[in-house]
Amino acid sequence: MIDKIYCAQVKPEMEGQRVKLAGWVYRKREIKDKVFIVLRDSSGIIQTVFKEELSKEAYETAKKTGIESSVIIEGIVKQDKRAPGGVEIQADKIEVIQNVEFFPITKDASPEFLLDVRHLHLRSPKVAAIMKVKATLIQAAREWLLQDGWYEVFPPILVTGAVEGGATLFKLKYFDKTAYLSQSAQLYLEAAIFGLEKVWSLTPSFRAEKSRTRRHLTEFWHLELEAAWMDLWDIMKVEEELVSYMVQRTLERRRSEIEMYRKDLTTLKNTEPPFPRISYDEAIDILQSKGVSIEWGEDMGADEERVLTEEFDRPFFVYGYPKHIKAFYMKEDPSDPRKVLAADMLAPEGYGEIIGGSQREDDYDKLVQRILEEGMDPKDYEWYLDLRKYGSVPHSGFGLGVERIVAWILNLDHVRWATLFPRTPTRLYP
Ligand SMILES: NC(=O)C[C@H]([NH3+])C(=O)NS(=O)(=O)OC[C@H]1O[C@@H](n2cnc3c(N)ncnc32)[C@H](O)[C@@H]1O
Ligand SMILES: [Mg+2]
Repeated sequence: MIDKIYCAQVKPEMEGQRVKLAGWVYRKREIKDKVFIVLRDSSGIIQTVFKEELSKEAYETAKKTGIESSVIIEGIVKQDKRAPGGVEIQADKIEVIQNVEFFPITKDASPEFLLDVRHLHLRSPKVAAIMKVKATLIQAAREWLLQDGWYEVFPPILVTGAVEGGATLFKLKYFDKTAYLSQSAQLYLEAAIFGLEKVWSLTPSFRAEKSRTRRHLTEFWHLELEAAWMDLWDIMKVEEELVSYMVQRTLERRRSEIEMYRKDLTTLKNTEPPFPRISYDEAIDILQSKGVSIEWGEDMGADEERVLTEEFDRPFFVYGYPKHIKAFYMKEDPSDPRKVLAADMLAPEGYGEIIGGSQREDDYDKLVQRILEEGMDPKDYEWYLDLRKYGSVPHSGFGLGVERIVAWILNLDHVRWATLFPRTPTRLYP
């Protein structure tokens, strides 16, 4: 590893010191007898200036260096209020690792083109900022889960059945059998709680969703928790404490990256528990009062949720959905058999659902009945039903869509920007 420092480590108080930096040419301009190169590395950018009186050779080389060339630059730190960060490098040495004559991404590149060359766009500081925020969110989640006594487990991705409906399964040939890509680790987490009680996993989940909305991917990162002995109200408290910790630590640790995307941080700061809770019935009343044509029993899609989020300046829960619009594994509400003990967490500012969760049906016969009602074959779920035969317990869990919470935090116009290489019905490459 070359003996260099990062752009962000160069401070005005280092005036007069000699430094070596390595990175890529982010911007370049020639003014009179100077060449200004803005160097980019993983920490940010810094201005370097080349003049003949400092080094004719370096000046001539700098003049010929193209955007996104990989370079190593040496020089003396100088305070300059006009430069980014109030500091620049008076450069007297440049080693060009690879010169780039023409870099295909230009200022007027369309979103679709940027996705076509995603492998080249990842290097832009704004895209790198998204990935830093995503990484920090997950780091914060790990911190909270560790201190709250949750065990990380590593469930399979090759599975034999649906969790969230057969229509969105990706099927693949598995030797002489049929397998599917996991839609959710939930059922396997439910098996894990009989030994570990509180478990979590972070896995890719796959949905052959044909819907082309700004919040659906065909492959997304899924943070899922499952806990024995918890009911719906218990798990909702876990959700709000976890999300609160994730958002607030990320706000502390990645403020500058977040501010690249939004100036108003109000909704991110409004994440002290408890989050507001409204019933599905109340949600329907609100939507109807706002002129949305929706009847009790209908599901709320992205459009309806967008309208509902206008009523809130923070994340909030909707609980008590009708049974027929929710998954087979959800426990019927003992006080109203039309409903299930399910709750979604919705993000404000139009983002809608970021978490889906519920209390699970822990009665064997009722679960068989729900499987049959959904037109599925109990034989395909024999192992899952065993969990209701050998020491069944009340238990609950949820899944958080990582790209969805990133999209809200950074006010992104589509979840595809929140993942390294987005997968949608029309995008499988690069
Ligand atoms: N362990 C559990 O209880 C999770 C449960 N089996 C489950 O998968 N619920 S979910 O379908 O609402 O998906 C959970 C979350 O996963 C996200 N999600 C769900 N589907 C997608 C797609 N297609 N793209 C991006 N994000 C998605 C979204 O935030 C949902 O709220
Ligand atoms: Mg859901």
